[in-house]
Amino acid sequence: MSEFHYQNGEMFAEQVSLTQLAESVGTPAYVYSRSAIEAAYQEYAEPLADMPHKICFAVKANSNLGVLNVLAKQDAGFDIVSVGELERVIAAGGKPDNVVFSGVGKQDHEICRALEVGVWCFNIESIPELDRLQDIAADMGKTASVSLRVNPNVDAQTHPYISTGLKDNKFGIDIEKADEIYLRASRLSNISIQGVDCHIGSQLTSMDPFLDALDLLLALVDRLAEKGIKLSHLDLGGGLGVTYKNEQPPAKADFIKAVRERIGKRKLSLVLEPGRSIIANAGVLLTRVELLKHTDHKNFAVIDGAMNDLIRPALYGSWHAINPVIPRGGEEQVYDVVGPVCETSDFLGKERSLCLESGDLLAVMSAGAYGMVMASNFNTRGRPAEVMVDGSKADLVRRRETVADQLALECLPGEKACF
Ligand SMILES: Cc1ncc(COP(=O)(O)O)c(C=O)c1O
Ligand SMILES: N[C@@H](CCCC[NH3+])C(=O)O
Repeated sequence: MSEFHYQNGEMFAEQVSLTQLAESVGTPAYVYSRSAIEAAYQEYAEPLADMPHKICFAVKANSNLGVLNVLAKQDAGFDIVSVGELERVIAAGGKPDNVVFSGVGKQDHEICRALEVGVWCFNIESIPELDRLQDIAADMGKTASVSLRVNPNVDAQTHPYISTGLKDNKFGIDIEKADEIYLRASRLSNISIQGVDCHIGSQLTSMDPFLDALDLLLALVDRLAEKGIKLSHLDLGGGLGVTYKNEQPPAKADFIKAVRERIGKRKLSLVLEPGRSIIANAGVLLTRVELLKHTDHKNFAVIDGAMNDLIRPALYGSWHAINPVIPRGGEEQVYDVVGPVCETSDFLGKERSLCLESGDLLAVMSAGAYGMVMASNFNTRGRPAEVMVDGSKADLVRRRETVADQLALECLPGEKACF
């Protein structure tokens, strides 16, 4: 049974009534299920239990401290792309020595902080970045563990905005240049080469691109070994897709089985950086219908959630199921479910058959990944509250943002000179 299920005609998150929750914390609110997060994490951890591995949750998918804390307690590692994400991991009880630092543009102060706290590995994406890391590590008297993120030029067959493993994309080091850059890195005094990394994109629903990339990485590992550069881990990134509508991504166990077969007898530990496949289906966006607007052409359900709360439909045309918390069972009408923001792209769903009245609660499903992290204050809307449900308990893990929170950062001209 899904953690978000109907019980006596009402949607619950685990054993918590979403109606009661909405009354208590208001809407819109993100609601996460602890047991769904733990189960998704374990689907990775269990098939890897008998081999050296690290499952580094991609913090960019959901960086709420409550979510990170649940994963830290599962002994998860973390994949970060900024010092902000690093501080979140630490604040949530995660260990820096379980952290991989990814990203094409790590700044000096971010590298310093990461070296200071002792992150496990830097995933390096270019020669200037490698040289920058060498210089900073030398200044600090540290040695930085490094893996090179290679760009294998493999088509991930996903939305072009979230495809990262093609030559045209800004990510990684061209696989054809990788051998010489490894040799260069091996001569740097404060760099310790540990692994190889790639991440070809997000929301992949087929195994083939992963395996094509893996074959290229393994060939590189073998070539480097012949040149005396022995790698100890292979990081295949994240990217495994989830079901939003009718997609059928590979099961995590099948994915891991196929990867392990390819790795074979090589002495490599396996690192994965899953984001979406851990948290997407562990969260919903709970929102209330403000009013129903019927025109000659369309019916609109205007809700209190909007593109600033969940931008995926506006940005990628993504589809999220939208389910009533208490289904009415009457005649359905076709609605565009839209927010109050002044943009035509402000919709969370188009042409949905629903039986609605104003005041009804709706759950926008599969909203745990790339939801709150991409929320903005567009139209000076406060970002939603976030709640972590655990059995019959519900904890507020982020309070709703107020207008005062937003105004607090700003001044009138003349109040604060820059120099
Ligand atoms: C370097 C890196 N690792 C991991 C991820 C997580 O990807 P996903 O959420 O698709 O698992 C991303 C995002 O696409 C990424 O850029
Ligand atoms: N933001 C994207 C995923 C980006 C992955 C980042 N590397 C989404 O909502 O699907």
